[in-house]
Amino acid sequence: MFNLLTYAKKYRKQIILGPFFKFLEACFELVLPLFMARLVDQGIRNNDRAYVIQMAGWMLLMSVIGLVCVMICQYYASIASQGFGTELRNQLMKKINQLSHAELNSFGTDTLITRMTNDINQLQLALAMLIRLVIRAPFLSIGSVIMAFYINVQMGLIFLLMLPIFCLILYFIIKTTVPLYKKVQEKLDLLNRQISQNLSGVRVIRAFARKQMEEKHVNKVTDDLSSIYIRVSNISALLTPATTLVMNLGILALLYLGGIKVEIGGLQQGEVLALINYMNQMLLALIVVSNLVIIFTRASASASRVSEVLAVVPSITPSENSGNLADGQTKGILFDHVSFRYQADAGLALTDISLNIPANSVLGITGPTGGGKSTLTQLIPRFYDTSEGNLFVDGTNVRDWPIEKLRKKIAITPQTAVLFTGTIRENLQWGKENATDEECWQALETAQCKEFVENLSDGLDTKVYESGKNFSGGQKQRLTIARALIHKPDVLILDDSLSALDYQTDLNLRKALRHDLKETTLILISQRISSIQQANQILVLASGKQVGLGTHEELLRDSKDYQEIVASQEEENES
Ligand SMILES: Nc1ncnc2c1ncn2[C@@H]1O[C@H](COP(=O)(O)OP(=O)(O)OP(=O)(O)O)[C@@H](O)[C@H]1O
Repeated sequence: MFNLLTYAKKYRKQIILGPFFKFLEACFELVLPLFMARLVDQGIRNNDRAYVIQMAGWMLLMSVIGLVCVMICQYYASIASQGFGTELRNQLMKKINQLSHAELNSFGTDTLITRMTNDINQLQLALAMLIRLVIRAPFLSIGSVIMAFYINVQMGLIFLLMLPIFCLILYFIIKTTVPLYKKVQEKLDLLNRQISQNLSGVRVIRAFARKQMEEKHVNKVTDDLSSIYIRVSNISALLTPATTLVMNLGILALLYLGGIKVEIGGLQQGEVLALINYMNQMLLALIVVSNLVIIFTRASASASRVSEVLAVVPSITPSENSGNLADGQTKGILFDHVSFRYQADAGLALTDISLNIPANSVLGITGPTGGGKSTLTQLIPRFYDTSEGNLFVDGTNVRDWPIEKLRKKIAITPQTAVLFTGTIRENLQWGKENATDEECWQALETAQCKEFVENLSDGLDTKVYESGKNFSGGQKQRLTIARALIHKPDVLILDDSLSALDYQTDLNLRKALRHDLKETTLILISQRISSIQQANQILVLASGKQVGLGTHEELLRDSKDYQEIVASQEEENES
């Protein structure tokens, strides 16, 4: 856990000074009962008004200084813990952005969200507590015992006797609750996953009439969570009565033995009062220590979850040769005996693909579902690295391209159209920062959605709700295409992005793309032969293997797989 403190380096001053001020306050708190004892024993007892006022004045002064110290410490604790949380979140986000798709898949979105939010909150709280209480609480509990000995050694022995009993109670509570708190965290993870899945799939759940079933699942997780919470609360609730009982017994002993000592003149009344105060202080400090143990245990689980992500060495990194780009004479994309598997122990998703895509040409990719079409295109922007063989963009191996530079050349519209919450303009500006309205309208025109946006009362300022839920599938697809082509990329990959369009719009869009993006290499993935038959070459992929490559006419003549696909679509059209 403490290795994460490197992210709090900037707040070194607050982390050192915060506990120092709290320590000062604890010192004042520790000596206050002594002043009170003197006030009673020497001031009130002797009816010495001036002495009473003097002692009360000192006590007031110490309380005020203590208060100022507490405020300074709280201020430092807030600055340091909030700053630490922000830094950690930024670093985590940076790391997540560096992870390859395979690494992101291995974690899963839900747990990454929980780590960014709940886990970092726990760590922020732990740091705040570290600054505020980690010195103060043990100092006060040990200090109270020492002060008790300072007042009277025999009475101090009562404290020494009480201390192990308190510790035993705290040990029992901590030992039973800490594992339960860990379970709470696991259940919270599960609940987050269940809820986010249900919210994102709410339409499917309704369509399949699975509402009650899913409610049952969520209820089961929340019931489990609440039953653990109730168990933890029940056990924790024992803490106060048990410790208060022991404390009261201790106070009884103090009063009894103190009374006897006062009688025989070995102790003064004010000192007995001070001892009772110290007993209270010791107990409260120990309760704080037990809470600290729970907070730090939870934070340590959170720290290992956050560290786990931070420790991943991204597999997609620039090669040693990075930036050593080819002379620029060779243009286009070349797959040279490329094979790929998603996990080391999984089968090949692509097998021995060799393919040359000349610059500014159009490549169509088709084939049965699961054939490897999307996988192939995801290798070009280096979302994944090839397992065997090499892939070149403009004559340079993709591993040697600076990643940002490579990805800037390529625009990709994924199978599922993703829009972000904001306005249409903001979504388009994802493709090109500071794109002018004119550029936005031009992109919309090429993507065949200018008219539809013009008809919206707010035009480019129309709000886009979460994931673009206020647009139809076809509208979303065209908006994502507009976003992809707004910066006129060198390579534009449309992964089944025309599937929701009617035939006429599909045709118009392809014509516009060719007309407006003459210097762009276009890769069109489609199950619909009519969408790709004009391409310069068509690749047919089945089970990750290249089973056909050529023009529409060549494939019709030579490729059995292609002929079957065409025949099946003709049959479909006729029926
Ligand atoms: N993230 C992933 N992790 C593991 N395996 C994957 C992943 N994505 C795809 N696959 C597997 O790789 C193979 C090729 O999938 P891919 O998505 O490339 O096919 P596709 O031809 O694009 O299919 P479709 O036409 O249905 O979109 C499939 O067997 C699929 O199960």
